[in-house]
Amino acid sequence: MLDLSPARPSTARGALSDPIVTTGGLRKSYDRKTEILKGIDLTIRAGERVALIGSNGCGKSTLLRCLIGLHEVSAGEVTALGETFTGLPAGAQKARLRRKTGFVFQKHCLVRRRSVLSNVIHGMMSEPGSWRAFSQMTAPETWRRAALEALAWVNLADKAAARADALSGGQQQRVAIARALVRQPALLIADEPAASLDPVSGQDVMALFTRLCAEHGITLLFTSHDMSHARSFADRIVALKAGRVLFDKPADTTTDADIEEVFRVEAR
Ligand SMILES: Nc1ncnc2c1ncn2[C@@H]1O[C@H](COP(=O)(O)OP(=O)(O)OP(=O)(O)O)[C@@H](O)[C@H]1O
Repeated sequence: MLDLSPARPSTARGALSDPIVTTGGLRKSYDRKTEILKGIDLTIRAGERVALIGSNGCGKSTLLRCLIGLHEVSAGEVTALGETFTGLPAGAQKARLRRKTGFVFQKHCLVRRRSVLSNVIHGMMSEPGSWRAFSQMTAPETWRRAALEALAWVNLADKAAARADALSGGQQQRVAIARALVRQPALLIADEPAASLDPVSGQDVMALFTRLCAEHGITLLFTSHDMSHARSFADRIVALKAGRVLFDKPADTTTDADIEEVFRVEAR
C-alpha cells in the first residue's frame, strides 16, 4: 500500500546521505571489438537527482541497464540498493533490485488496449503474486487503490477507466510515471523520459516526476539530450565521453563550456 505521509525529510544541507548506487571500475563490452564503458566510478546518494548526459551511442542507456542488472557488467563491481554484484546479479538479487526500482523510458510501453488503471497496476508485476497485476479485475483492492492514488499524483485520476491509447502522448507518459512510482521505489531510472514529447509537455513531465521523486524521497537518475532539463531538474550532472566520466559536478556549476566539451567531436 502507498505511504501517503509527507515527503521524507531530506538530508541536512551539506551532509551526505547514504549511497544508493556505487560502481567501481565498471566496464562493458557487447562484443570483443568495442568497449562501450571503460571504467566508470560513480556514487549516487539517497535523494539525489542525477542527470546522465553524453552524445548518441556513448553508453548512457548501457550504464543505466548495468546498474540494475539488466545487462551484464564485463568487469568491475556494482552495488545498487544494497545488492553487490559483478557480471549479473543472482536471481534473488535481481528480483530485490527490480522491486526497489522504477523505470520510465522514452517509449512509455503501455498496453494500448488496456485501461489506464490496469496499466498502472502492471507496475506491481515484480511483487509476489505478480500474475494478479495482469489486470485491474484480478488485482487486490490494495493495488487498485495504490494505482488510483498514483494516478492522482499525475493528475489523471479521472482517466482511470479510459483505454491507454485514447490518451495523448504526454498523458501516456504521465501514466508511465504513475506505473513506475506505484510501488514507491527507492530509485527511479528514467531513460530520455521527455524525448518523444513536445517542448511544453516535456518540461511538464520532467517537472512532475522530479517533484514527485522529491516528495516521496525517491532517488532519480535520468538521461537527457536536453541540456536545459539536465540543468533545471538535476542536482548533479554526470557526463560520459569515450566510455569514461568526463565530469561529475553540481548542475548549477556546470558551464556552457563544460557542455560544449561533452559534445565536441575529437579530431581523428
Ligand atoms: N544490446 C546491445 N547489443 C549490442 N550492442 C548494443 C546493445 N545495446 C547498445 N549497444 C551499443 O552500445 C553503444 C552504446 O549504446 P547506448 O544505447 O548505451 O548509448 P546511449 O548513450 O544511450 O545512446 P543514445 O543517446 O543514442 O540513446 C552503441 O554503439 C550501441 O549500438
